[in-house]
Amino acid sequence: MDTLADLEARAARGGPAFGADAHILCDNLVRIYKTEGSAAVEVVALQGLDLLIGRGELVAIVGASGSGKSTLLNILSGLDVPTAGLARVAGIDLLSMTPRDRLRYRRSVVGFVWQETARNLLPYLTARENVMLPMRLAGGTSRRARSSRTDELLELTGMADRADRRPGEMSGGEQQRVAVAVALANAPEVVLTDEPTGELDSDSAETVFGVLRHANRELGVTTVVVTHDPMVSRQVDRTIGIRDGRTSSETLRRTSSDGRVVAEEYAVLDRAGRLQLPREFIDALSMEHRVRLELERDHIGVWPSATGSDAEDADDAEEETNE
Ligand SMILES: Nc1ncnc2c1ncn2[C@@H]1O[C@H](COP(=O)(O)OP(=O)(O)OP(=O)(O)O)[C@@H](O)[C@H]1O
Repeated sequence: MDTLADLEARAARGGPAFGADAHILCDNLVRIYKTEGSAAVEVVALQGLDLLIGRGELVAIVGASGSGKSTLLNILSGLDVPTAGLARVAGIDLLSMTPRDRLRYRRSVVGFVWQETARNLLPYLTARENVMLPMRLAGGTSRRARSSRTDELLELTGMADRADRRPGEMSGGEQQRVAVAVALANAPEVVLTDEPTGELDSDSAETVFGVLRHANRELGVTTVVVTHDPMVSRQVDRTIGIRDGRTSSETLRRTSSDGRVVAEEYAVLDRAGRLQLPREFIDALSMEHRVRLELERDHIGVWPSATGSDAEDADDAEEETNE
């Protein structure tokens, strides 16, 4: 029988842990909301979600309403705590943070841009004062350093000539560009954005997303964009689809040798071997309850479970094999 030392030695030989070098890692993440009241109901918003995002990546997260995107983003931004599982961002375990760690995390490790422009900026401060504020709250920088970083960020987001305007004197797109500068103020490792282009017309949306992409490339900041906007999801290298609280699909884009952008969609296979078949595939073949799998040399076939005469044929085949 194996001793504890044998088991430990075998575990040590098992190679790097899941997502060891990921910048954002979610492993079997679960979030259950319990509603108050006489008929208490539990809503499972995330049900074992796995996610790996590398340092410096720009990814879009898409999914139907209610699939769990905002729940995921609230957890990654340190606003909410998961019920179970593992969530780690820039090496920080989000389940074991003290209130003090959480404050530091939200000030300096992650930056956010929300959909509602009013949530990103203080209305009575100018663009320049809004960008300076997070640096003043975090402390540890001189007035001169804060001022020169503010200039750089307003330049990077194309808002240098609006520096002295208050939010009410700017368009929605301009406010979101300033919001990107605010999110970047304390040089975060990760920027999280929830529908940053949701309230904008298509030209402004393109400009704001262009600023996020530029910041991602120039500063190497890992960027996650939750979006319903096809313009955004078409322009990132990786789009992650969430369905029913789990990552279900990924679309990878690459530029082919002749300069065309090629998009390939994959189903996500989780660590337990589970995958979600696309709803339209299931409906097209009226699959339900169970499917038949067959391992081929280079792929796995999935068939609807046999019914009626098919089932009888299958029973005959089984009987023959048993004889
Ligand atoms: N505070 C809460 N209390 C109870 N249930 C909640 C709460 N927040 C979210 N939910 C439920 O959790 C599930 C996931 O919600 P979530 O807001 O994460 O979805 P979403 O994908 O962001 O949707 P949308 O695209 O509409 O913003 C939904 O069923 C929602 O009703």
